[in-house]
Amino acid sequence: MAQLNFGGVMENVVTREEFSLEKAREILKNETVAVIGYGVQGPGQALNLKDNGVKVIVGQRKGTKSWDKALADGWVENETLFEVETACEKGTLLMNLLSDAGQIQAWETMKKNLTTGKALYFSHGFGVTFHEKTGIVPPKDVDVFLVAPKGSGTSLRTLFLKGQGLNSSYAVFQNATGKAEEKALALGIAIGSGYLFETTFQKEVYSDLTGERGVLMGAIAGIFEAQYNVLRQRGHSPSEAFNETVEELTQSLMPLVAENGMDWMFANCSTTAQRGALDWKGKFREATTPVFNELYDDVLSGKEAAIVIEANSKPDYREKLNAELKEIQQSELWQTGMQVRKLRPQTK
Ligand SMILES: NC(=O)c1ccc[n+]([C@@H]2O[C@H](COP(=O)([O-])OP(=O)(O)OC[C@H]3O[C@@H](n4cnc5c(N)ncnc54)[C@H](O)[C@@H]3O)[C@@H](O)[C@H]2O)c1
Ligand SMILES: CC(C)(O)[C@@H](O)C(=O)O
Ligand SMILES: [Mg+2]
Ligand SMILES: [Mg+2]
Repeated sequence: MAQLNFGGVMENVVTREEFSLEKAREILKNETVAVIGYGVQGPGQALNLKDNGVKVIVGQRKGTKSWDKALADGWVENETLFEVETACEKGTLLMNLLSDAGQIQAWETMKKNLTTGKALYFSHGFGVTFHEKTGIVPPKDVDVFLVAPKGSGTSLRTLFLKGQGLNSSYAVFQNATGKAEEKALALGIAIGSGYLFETTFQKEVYSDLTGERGVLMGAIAGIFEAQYNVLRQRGHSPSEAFNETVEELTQSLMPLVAENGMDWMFANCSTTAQRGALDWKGKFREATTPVFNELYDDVLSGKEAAIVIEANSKPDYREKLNAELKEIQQSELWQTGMQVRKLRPQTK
């Protein structure tokens, strides 16, 4: 394991160079990896594993859209695609990629198939960390670990197909066989992770829930709406408000940040933009710090987990979610976005 320096702090990182795909295949050669759940992460991880030469079967409820997707992706009923319970029986290494709420309902089925020496894998610390709410307490005689890709399952697959990868964090919760860590790392490499960052189940879930509610999704969506609305109320056209809020960010400035960092993006903008952005950065930081602290407190206390579990257990959950997403899609902001996207020079 490499010790790398992150801005002065040393951390453990596993690299593809030291933990090769050949080594991963050797560790997994006698395993039947059962990917349980074929939603967003399931397809990405299962297909990457299969393409990397690992023996994989998929477990998914028959009669669902995800089952049909699995068939369309080439999994074969009763050969490599089974009902959840059958896949749990057949698998030696169970990858629990059901939705976090679905994991609660399917837990008894999974638990009874976790016989001595098998392994249980997650891509999130949610179920185990919030066990008082989820009831997910793994049997003591199985290995339990996680590999959490830091991105969508969709990107995990598309980047893999381009010969690139996403990075993931990994953690061992229970080491019953003495081989939990090597199995976690082997799976991490075989699902297509480039580098693997060491963490714990708790740290993974607390940071992940904060990130997606915060800067990655919730905060960015809220801040887009706030700026767009102000520009519109002050008499700007929809295209102007959208271009100055979203399009320039995703198409020009964030790719510069991704390439070389925030300072480099600043250095490639005008002195006028630099002066103003440097002055306003602090105001935005001060205004949002209390909100981020409130968010972290709600994650830590389990309040956010309780909200997710409660919302997902309602029978009309999917309908309500679709209605909320439709409202975003139909808003002037995102309708404008659809129009602006069509005008990108490269899509013409
Ligand atoms: N979505 C992502 O890109 C992403 C990224 C990193 C980590 N994760 C984690 O990976 C795991 C899987 O997430 P996802 O977004 O792929 O899940 P998802 O919401 O797409 O659901 C996966 C599957 O679970 C099945 N399911 C739901 N309830 C069920 C039940 N009661 N019984 C049987 N099947 C049921 C659904 O049919 C669906 O196909 C979660 O722990 C999530 O936090 C997801
Ligand atoms: C892709 C994300 C947001 O990183 C993941 O955490 C999720 O829950 O989907
Ligand atoms: Mg998440
Ligand atoms: Mg995440």
